[in-house]
Amino acid sequence: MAADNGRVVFAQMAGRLKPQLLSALNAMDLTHMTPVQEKVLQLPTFTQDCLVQAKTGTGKTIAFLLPALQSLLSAKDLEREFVGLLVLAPTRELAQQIADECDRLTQSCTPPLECHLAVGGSSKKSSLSKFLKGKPTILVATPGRLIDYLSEPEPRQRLSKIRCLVLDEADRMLDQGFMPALMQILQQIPPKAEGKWQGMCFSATVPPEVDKVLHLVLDKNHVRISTIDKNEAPTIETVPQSVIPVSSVDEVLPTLHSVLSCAKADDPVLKAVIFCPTARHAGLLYHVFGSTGGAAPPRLPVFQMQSRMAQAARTRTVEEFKATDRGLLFASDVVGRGMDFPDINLVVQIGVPSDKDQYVHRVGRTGRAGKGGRAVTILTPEEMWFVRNNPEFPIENAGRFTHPKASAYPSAEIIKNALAKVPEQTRVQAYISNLGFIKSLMKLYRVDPPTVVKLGNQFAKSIGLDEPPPLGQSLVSKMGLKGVPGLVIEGKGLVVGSAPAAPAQGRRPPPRNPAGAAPKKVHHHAAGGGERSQGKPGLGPGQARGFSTRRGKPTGAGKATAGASTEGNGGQSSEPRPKRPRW
Ligand SMILES: Nc1ncnc2c1ncn2[C@@H]1O[C@H](COP(=O)(O)OP(=O)(O)OP(=O)(O)O)[C@@H](O)[C@H]1O
Repeated sequence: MAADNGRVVFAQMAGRLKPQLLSALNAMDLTHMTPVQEKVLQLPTFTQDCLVQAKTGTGKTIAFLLPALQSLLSAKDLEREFVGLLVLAPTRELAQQIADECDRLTQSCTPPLECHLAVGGSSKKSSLSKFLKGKPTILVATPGRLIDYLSEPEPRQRLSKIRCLVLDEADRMLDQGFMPALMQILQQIPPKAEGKWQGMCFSATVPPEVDKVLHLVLDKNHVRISTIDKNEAPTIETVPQSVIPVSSVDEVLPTLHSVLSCAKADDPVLKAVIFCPTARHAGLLYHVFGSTGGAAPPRLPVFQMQSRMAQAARTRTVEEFKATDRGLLFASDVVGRGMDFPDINLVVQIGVPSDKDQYVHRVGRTGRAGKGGRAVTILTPEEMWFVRNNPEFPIENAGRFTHPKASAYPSAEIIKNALAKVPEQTRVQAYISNLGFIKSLMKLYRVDPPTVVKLGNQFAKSIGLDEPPPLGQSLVSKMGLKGVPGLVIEGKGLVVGSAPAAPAQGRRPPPRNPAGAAPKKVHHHAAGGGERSQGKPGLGPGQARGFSTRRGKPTGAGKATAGASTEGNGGQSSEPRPKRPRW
């Protein structure tokens, strides 16, 4: 295949790709293939089952769409009112992004190839009615909403002639969290065994466990393609990675403040994503740095993106953060995979990711399409195991970080003042979610439940909660922390035991208990709302009902981020939950 500067040009595919696809690529200003696109397009047949691994931001979306679209366009017996290409993605935003890319690639097709979207959070009635009235040759879906579709005979019928099934973020779609949903879907579409459809799996990470379940979607003769050398780091090479170790959790937010202030001073067009361990934690930092606490460097818009937000706010935030040339996005893992926000130059991770693959995907939000960027992780001593356990990542220890002009940027004071302005309930929710997060990774932290509670209490103190907030007994049981010393139980008080409870300043030390004695509860006088802290789910602005355009794009304008309180809005997703609880 002829190459230009070592990279093959799409124009060389004339004859193998339809002129409509080539002209769309041209209109998109895409002239040269990325390595993964080159390898996939070199396959002898485009209908081959394949497992494809390539680094983040290297154009995998086009790598699966081009052969799939080519197959549809060249099929003589294509019935456009039946779904021929089904793409499954783990999040609504990623599904929308894939559908948008698909629309761009089919822009020159006449008659047009319709690409429909089936995702939770938008009105099922309206998208399903469009699906049934239209010619949905392509469907991009999240599993939960697709299962909804498949539960009705008419849409199920429209999915009975699938020619190609693509799993984007395949390792995620095939993990324990999504597996029950995927199995349900596979039972409702024609069986793979009959060889009726092609399977394609794409991801930047392919952990060995995936092998055990690949047979569900790929035949045994599938091709494996990887553009990543076995000895190479799985992260993108244009992104230097570093860790900033802090001496205690109290230093995390001041350090983050210093990092962001310095980065902004170096690069006024700073566009950063700050990943937090949980949705509530992201919500808290949005308040601290956004309009409530105002700790962000000047002239830097602040956004949040987390699973507890209403779908309309999520959609608007994605659109705005894609469009902006600068800003801070405080995010949970809802945008950890696949999302293509242009020109992000900094990724910061607060604490450890849920696993090493998630680290790769988070880092991969920068350095996309050959661009530069950098990734920084801020870890407490208790979290440094992540770096030790994963030597394959080229993470440089940057040492403690303080602002070179510390007197002009008193980060600790700025954060303290900002935290004081954040509603207590937001901080309490962040404490609860943090506790649940540490508990879920207890084995990796190598700590026992009392230490989990101790770390949680230290976190509470670091966000300005002088005493550990009281928790409802049922929540504590759900977390598997019943009777653990150091917790405060609503209506009952502090659980005391032989194990260490966090020394909280300004609080009476718990009465001593003889070593080895069973924990007992003492009445805790501070009033508080363990139940209250869990928050009542409420409808955010424009949630679900505000959708009326194609694919659930919101009709309402307005800034999604400024001041919009989107906390406590969980439970509106029809997507399956990962196994790990969503704290
Ligand atoms: N041939 C190409 N030339 C230049 N840019 C491209 C090319 N193909 C894709 N891109 C652009 O590269 C960016 C990343 O592409 P894409 O989102 O498909 O990456 P990905 O490999 O799927 O990443 P992730 O693993 O994070 O999901 C997009 O903005 C896309 O438009």
